[in-house]
Amino acid sequence: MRSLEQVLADGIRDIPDYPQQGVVFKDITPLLADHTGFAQVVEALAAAGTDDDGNPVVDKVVGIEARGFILAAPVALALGAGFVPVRKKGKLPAATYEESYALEYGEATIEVHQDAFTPGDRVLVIDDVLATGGTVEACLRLIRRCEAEVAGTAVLLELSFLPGRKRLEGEQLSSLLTV
Ligand SMILES: O=P(O)(O)OC[C@H]1O[C@H](OP(=O)(O)OP(=O)(O)O)[C@H](O)[C@@H]1O
Ligand SMILES: Nc1ncnc2[nH]cnc12
Repeated sequence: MRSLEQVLADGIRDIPDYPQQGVVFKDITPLLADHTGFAQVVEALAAAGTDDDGNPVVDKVVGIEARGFILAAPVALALGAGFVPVRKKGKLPAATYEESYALEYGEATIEVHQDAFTPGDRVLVIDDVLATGGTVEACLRLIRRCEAEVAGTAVLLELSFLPGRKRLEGEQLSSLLTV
């Protein structure tokens, strides 16, 4: 079996100047197409939702649209937890809470259904990339507005030249790879 480091090195590629000049886009599609690598990554992300003995300790796993969905849904199944989608504005059909934020390349608003959690639910947030941290920060605000408890956040890739980790100081944050 390849190491996780090797899987990540093989599966994440740089696309310069996408979606705009000066941004180096981290493309995870090669990783997703690698069946065994994808499985290793899901297992590694799911570890953020377990205790020291490997037992699951979360009730819900949140995935952030769109790339976060791809990773969070299998993590939820691996942990025996429910999956909750946090979506871009205008996509969820029932009553929502919404939060706006800035990204490396623009602005966005995300929403969650107001009844997505049972108060006190322990929630693990999963996303692909942590850049400025705006997306995850907004997502944590949504979860807390629902009176659920943030158990932690796990991302595939953290961009250390951007202030994501600093912005999430005090939060439980794990990343499989930091560049
Ligand atoms: O830390 P931040 O600066 O907030 O950036 C990270 C976010 O940016 C990307 O999402 P994007 O909105 O581009 O959407 P996508 O998943 O739909 O491609 C990525 O999937 C993260 O959610
Ligand atoms: N450089 C980047 N590559 C991929 N996803 C991102 N989300 C925010 N910044 C990103």
